Parts: sequence; structure tokens; C-alpha cells
Amino acid sequence: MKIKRVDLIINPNAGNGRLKEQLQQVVKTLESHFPHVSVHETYQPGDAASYIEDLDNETDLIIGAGGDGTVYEIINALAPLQNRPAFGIIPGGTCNDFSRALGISQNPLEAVEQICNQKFRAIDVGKCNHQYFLNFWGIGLITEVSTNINPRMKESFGRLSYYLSAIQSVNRDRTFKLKLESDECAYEGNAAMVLIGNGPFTGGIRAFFPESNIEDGKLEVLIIESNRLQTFWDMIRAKVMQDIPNSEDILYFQSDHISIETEPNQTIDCDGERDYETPSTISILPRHIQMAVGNYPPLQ
Ligand SMILES: Nc1ncnc2c1ncn2[C@@H]1O[C@H](COP(=O)(O)OP(=O)(O)OP(=O)(O)O)[C@@H](O)[C@H]1O
Repeated sequence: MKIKRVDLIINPNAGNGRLKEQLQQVVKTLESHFPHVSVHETYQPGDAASYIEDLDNETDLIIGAGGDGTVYEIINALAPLQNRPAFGIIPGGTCNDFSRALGISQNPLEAVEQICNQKFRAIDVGKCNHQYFLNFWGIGLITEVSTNINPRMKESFGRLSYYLSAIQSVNRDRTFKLKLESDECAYEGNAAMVLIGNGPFTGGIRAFFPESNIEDGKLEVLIIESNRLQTFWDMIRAKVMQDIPNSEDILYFQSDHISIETEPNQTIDCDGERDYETPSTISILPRHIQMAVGNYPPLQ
């Protein structure tokens, strides 16, 4: 792949403005490797998608500098395109989950150097109805976790705030009726959470799908039937022992096509964004986009 034109889309507010301080150095590094570099700052949600539309396929590489919200907006603008430019991430938010999956450094200046090395891999992209995701799709407990985090909590505790919020949310009896169908598994009954993963990181750590492979054309599916604290300890123990959770409340399998109905309809959390509700059909687009990788695959 010959990269001539690079477009950097930066959310200057991501990570409380930390990224903006490094912008000059980032651009300098890019300009020393690529002949044409343009910078687009976002001012509000939706700007990243508009910039990509305006580029009209006239670019070879889009670099998204920001948090998981910026990455989500960019993948949703790129994935439907016929001729997709490559995509690189400079992490600038709290968790930066997919950049971790790509082995990209959490230091923006190191990340830009890695992108300049031009090591690309064709990466799977998840699709749910008309939405795309790189990292995960979830309903139930996971949406409560992200709803309960307020900006002050995030500022004080960073990544840990996700897990503090999770602990607050378990043991509340909030299950729903779930009908899930796939070639590999069918399930009808109560559930507290369904999590469908592409990337191995959630909330900055390898929490639910530690072994997930982003090039295998498969999604990892996890159904948790009850909100019991014991179930979550079982999961954590399984992670430590590096095996599949062995609990009567947990169902785990891989699939490339899953359909989900719930009663009542559930808010969907897609890579941290909560814009839609079930029912949903979720699938994987194998090796759909070229992405810049660093130390890939990332170490355990
Ligand atoms: N200049 C801006 N001001 C306010 N919001 C913006 C701006 N640019 C983009 N946004 C929107 O802000 C949302 C959050 O941004 P992003 O995830 O990049 O940063 P963050 O919130 O610091 O990261 P994290 O969620 O990982 O903590 C995104 O949906 C994005 O579209």
C-alpha cells in the first residue's frame, strides 16, 4: 500500500485537552513521513463523519486522534465506503480499547511513530443493523455501567471507574427476556447481560474476551443469565486461570451471525455509544478495513 495523502482528524477536547498539546509534534512527525498531511479538528459530534464525507475517497490514510467516541464515529463513516482508506488510531481518551487491540502505544507521540512505520493488517469489523463497531456490542448490565459513570468519577478514577460502576450495578435484579439465535447456539430465557466482542479489551483491560482475535472472522458471544456477584467472581477467576468461565450462569461461544430479540427492548451499548435499541442482527465483516498496527498482536 502506497500512502501519499494522510488526513488527521483530532478531537481537541478528548482526554481533557491533553492531545491538543501534542498536536504540533504529531503533525511534524507525519509530515516527515508523508508528502501530503491535512489536519481537521472536530468541534462537535458528527464532525469527523462530515470530514470523511467531504474527502470523497481522496485520501489514503485517515488517522483518528481522540477517545473511543471518535474512533466509533470514524469507523461508522469508513466501513460503508466502497473504497476504504486505511485507518490509524492515536489514543487520546480514557480507555482507548481498540488501539490496545492493535498494539498501538498509549503515548500519542509513540503511536504516531508506529503509524508512520506503515504496518497494516486487514481487521474484522462488527455490524449491527446499520451500525458498525470495532470493539463490542452489549445490552443489560454493560449499559448500566457506562450510564452510571459521571465525568467527575471518570476524571478521578479513569479506567477504574468502569469497574467501580460495574460493582455498583451487580446484584440489582434487572434481568430481561432474551431470544438469541445463531448457527452455534440458540438461547431463550432470562439474561442480565449479553456482550458480543470483536476486540479483547473492555474498559482498558482484557476483561471479557482476553483471547479474542480481530482477524478471525468471528465474534465472541457471552450471555450472563443472572446479576449475582458470584457470577462475576467466576468470570474474574476464569480470566486469571486463562480458561472459559465455568459457571452455570455463563454461556460462551463464537459465531459470525447472531440475531437478538428482547422483552422489553434494551438499549444497546456499541463501543460505548448508546443510540439504538434491540431487536438486532449482529454480524462480522471479515478483514474489512486496513488498520495501522504497532506491537501486534499485543502481549498478554
Ligand atoms: N470539539 C469537540 N467538543 C465536544 N465534543 C466533541 C468534539 N469533537 C468530538 N466530540 C465528540 O465527543 C465525544 C467523545 O469524544 P472522545 O471519545 O473522542 O473523547 P473522550 O470522551 O475524552 O474519550 P473517552 O470516552 O475514551 O474518555 C465523541 O462522540 C465526539 O464525536
